Amino acid sequence: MNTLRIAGGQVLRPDATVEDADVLVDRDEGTILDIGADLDADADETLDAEGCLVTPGLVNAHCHVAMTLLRGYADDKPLDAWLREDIWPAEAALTPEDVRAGAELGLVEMIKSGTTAFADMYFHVPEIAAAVDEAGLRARLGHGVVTLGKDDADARADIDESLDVAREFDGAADGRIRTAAMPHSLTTVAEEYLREFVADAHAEGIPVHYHANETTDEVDPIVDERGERPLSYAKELGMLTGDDFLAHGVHVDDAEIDLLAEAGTGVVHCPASNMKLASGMAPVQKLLDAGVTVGLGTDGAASNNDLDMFDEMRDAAMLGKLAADDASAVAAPDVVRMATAGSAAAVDLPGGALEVGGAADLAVVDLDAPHLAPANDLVSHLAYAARGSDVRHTVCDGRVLMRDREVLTLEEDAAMARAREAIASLRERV
Ligand SMILES: N[C@@H](CCSC[C@H]1O[C@@H](n2cnc3c(=O)[nH]cnc32)[C@H](O)[C@@H]1O)C(=O)O
Ligand SMILES: [Zn+2]
Repeated sequence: MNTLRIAGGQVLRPDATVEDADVLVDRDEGTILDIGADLDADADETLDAEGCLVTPGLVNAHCHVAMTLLRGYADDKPLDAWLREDIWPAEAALTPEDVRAGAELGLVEMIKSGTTAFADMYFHVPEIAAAVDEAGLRARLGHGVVTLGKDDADARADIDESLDVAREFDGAADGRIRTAAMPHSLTTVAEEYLREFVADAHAEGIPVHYHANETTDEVDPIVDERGERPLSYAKELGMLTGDDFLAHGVHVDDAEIDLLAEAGTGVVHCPASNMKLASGMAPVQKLLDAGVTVGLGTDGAASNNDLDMFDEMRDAAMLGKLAADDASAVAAPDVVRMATAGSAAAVDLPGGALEVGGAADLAVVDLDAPHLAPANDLVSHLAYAARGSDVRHTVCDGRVLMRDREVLTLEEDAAMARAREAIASLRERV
């Protein structure tokens, strides 16, 4: 057996307690063999975790990873104008090579900040899948579909591509890649298409992921035209099952929260994007109280503007308190759970907890920094004080992706250089 030992650290357990322990990993199986004191000193490889906190790898449950290319490309606008005036015209000019460059840059950023799994909606998905395969992370990938403004043939081709991608890449990268069908949202895909698309996906056991209730501009037209709330419409369309998950859920009323809880549909909270686009404040504590599965995501780097899940935890805690008008709302253990087990459950990928027999997906956070001293409460530090740059080692599926802050699976400098070239050429074209 080929083993990896993460030695001498403190380990965050699923019940949010912290214990002094080593973690022993079966690298062939990609699973955790043991957690405890003084484990196998003869392991094939050892990662030093002295003075560090070993946490589950963070799970970024909603992203558009290739959008790192558009980081800082257009800011300070509301969602609709931002997409139509800036982002969609730029995306129309993106080549498969551009998407590959953006994805690799984003994956480097994720590995460096302790993220080991993510869910992603974009296009040119084969390029993203190839980058994920190389990078060593886990992902649930899909091709995003918009039918608005397209003729029937183009709309159907977009849907077919989404289903084809979901079929072809499920189980790729040694099983680390899973897929979903991804209608962009309830307003950008017309009902006639949505109904059939969702039914076709579910008939093949493919889950559905989409944006919903992100802004009032997206909710009001559905209420006006249909006389019902968006998530009641989604339920009618069959896209509110326990396998499906939606991004945002900012403007949801109590009845919609009940629908989500009953169905077991995951909600991915994206606080930074919601603040930056002034979309609104999701009622996260209410969702948690109702028993909804809540995950955490950065959304794309163009609306964040980074992929750092530590930032996201802090934002989720801060915004959750403001939304609830209650400082005890969305507490530190809640956001840590959202970024780990909650996200993993929402997108249905392994990981999110350090337990024997579970996936060996973890991040080792260096606590030896002024902003993390003294160590009064390490869960509090994770939620409020730690940064992505505090991550020292990252492991996914038993493989070391970053050791002592050096990314091993991708070339960091080359990824930055390719992204710079890609955006320079894109700016000339758009
Ligand atoms: N096939 C579609 C692309 C959809 S991919 C997913 C899309 O979601 C967009 N996006 C990024 N962030 C958000 C958000 O917060 N809300 C809605 N859409 C977003 C992103 O720019 C990308 O165009 C087409 O032909 O346009
Ligand atoms: Zn999004």
